Amino acid sequence: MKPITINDLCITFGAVQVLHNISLDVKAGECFGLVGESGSGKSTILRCISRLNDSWTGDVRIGDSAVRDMEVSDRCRMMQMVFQDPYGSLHPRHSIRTTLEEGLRINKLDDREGRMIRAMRDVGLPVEFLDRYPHQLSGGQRQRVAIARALILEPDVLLLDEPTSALDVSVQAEVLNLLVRLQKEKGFTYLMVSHDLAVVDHMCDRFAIMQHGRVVEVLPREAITQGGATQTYAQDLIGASLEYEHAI
Ligand SMILES: Nc1ncnc2c1ncn2[C@@H]1O[C@H](COP(=O)(O)OP(=O)(O)OP(=O)(O)O)[C@@H](O)[C@H]1O
Repeated sequence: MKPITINDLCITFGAVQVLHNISLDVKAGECFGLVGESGSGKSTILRCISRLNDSWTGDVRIGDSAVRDMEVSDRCRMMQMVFQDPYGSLHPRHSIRTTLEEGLRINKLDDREGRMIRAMRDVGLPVEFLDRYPHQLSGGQRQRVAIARALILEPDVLLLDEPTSALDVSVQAEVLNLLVRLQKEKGFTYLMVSHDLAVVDHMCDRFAIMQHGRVVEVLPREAITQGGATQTYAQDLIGASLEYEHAI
């Protein structure tokens, strides 16, 4: 288990500054949520940490190691990302076996077959599915494969970018429960982007509310149902989400 420490993270695309001096501490083994309106910079934070975006300034550490100084292979072993879209994140012409084996081969891990079988079991998929292709799986099953691909490298940190929002509501709950169980069993640190405060309430210990590339407030999960936000924008966002839940 390792903490994530973000200090003064800034990024500018063209003339537009998208992240403004983001500082966050995610504790080892914690599930920390990022919420806020569309375009507020949530996914960009994950993309900076994983270095999919690389033109940022500031300091990001996993444990004591600065992500900028890590070799690619060390970084991949330490953190993995699960994307929103299980359709787009798997190669359509690679079998599940090829998809899972790739990371093991690149990272020179032994006992590949054993690791793949354990990963499939961990995410609740039949081992025979190793020989299927993405189009032969449902959306929820594909997202389970994406999670298996992330956890097979035994990372400390999982970056989750709206991991269930592309899924049917019934499947969403299954995948969220899977993530909760895996975190308990394996002690991952999660940093998770979500639009949905009900998901944050189910999963997260704490969460940050973002607006226009800034952190407005960091709150404990209880603030969603019991109040406690001090910033007007945070109060409004939580209030609007509760009203919406009561209305449906
Ligand atoms: N590579 C890029 N080049 C230019 N602009 C970008 C790039 N990546 C993100 N942006 C812009 O940065 C802003 C923040 O985007 P980001 O995807 O982080 O928002 P978000 O809070 O995750 O939104 P959503 O909830 O809609 O996914 C947006 O205005 C987006 O258009």
